[in-house]
Amino acid sequence: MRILVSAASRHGSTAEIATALGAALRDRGALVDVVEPHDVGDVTDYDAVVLGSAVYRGRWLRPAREFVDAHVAELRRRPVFLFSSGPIADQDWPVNNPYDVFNVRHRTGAREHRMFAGKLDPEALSVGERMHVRMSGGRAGDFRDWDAVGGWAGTIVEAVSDREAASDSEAVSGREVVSDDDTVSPTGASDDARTGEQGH
Ligand SMILES: Cc1cc2nc3c(=O)[nH]c(=O)nc-3n(C[C@H](O)[C@H](O)[C@H](O)COP(=O)(O)O)c2cc1C
Repeated sequence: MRILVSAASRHGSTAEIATALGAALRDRGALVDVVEPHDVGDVTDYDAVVLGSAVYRGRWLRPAREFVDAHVAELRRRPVFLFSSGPIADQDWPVNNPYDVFNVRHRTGAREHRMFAGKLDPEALSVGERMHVRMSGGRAGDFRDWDAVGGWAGTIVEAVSDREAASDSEAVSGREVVSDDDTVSPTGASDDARTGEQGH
């Protein structure tokens, strides 16, 4: 099982979530590449794609949005999992619904979207960012929940394995129809199975 993990990050903390998720997926037996969105040439080698972004002022970062534009046709053909990183403790940002996510889910047919708490290091921010944070009541600190990130890896591997098992058994039943008796036409059941395939 080959999985691509790609995430847009401005100050590095979302990139570290992508790296940790990649490691947790590898621990569960997946072959994983963690690549920044702009450095991904092609997604066709992957059985599944995890795409994430830090949230700034209620939006995903541009490289994540451009990744979707560049690969949308291939993303629709495989399981896609989305995550956002941003919410910082009890601050008042538009945390739960970065408004690009609805659009991205719709375009890619993504299976789910997870929201992970982020990190705010005032030293790393520009003057403008610091002002924005102060006005929004953002709190400095590292709120990332590594157990939540690692736990999600299990869900992803399970979902992709289930899908592979389903397509394997569909292929086997198709082969049996042809090899056992050439005169037998495909059954309604296998047609239903093919029709039921959602393409991701
Ligand atoms: C200027 C600024 C705006 C932010 N806006 C939001 C926001 O709208 N919603 C949110 O949940 N988090 C917001 N955050 C928090 C960041 O998403 C969080 O710090 C995140 O971990 C940064 O990820 P990065 O280090 O990968 O860039 C904002 C942070 C800054 C500095």
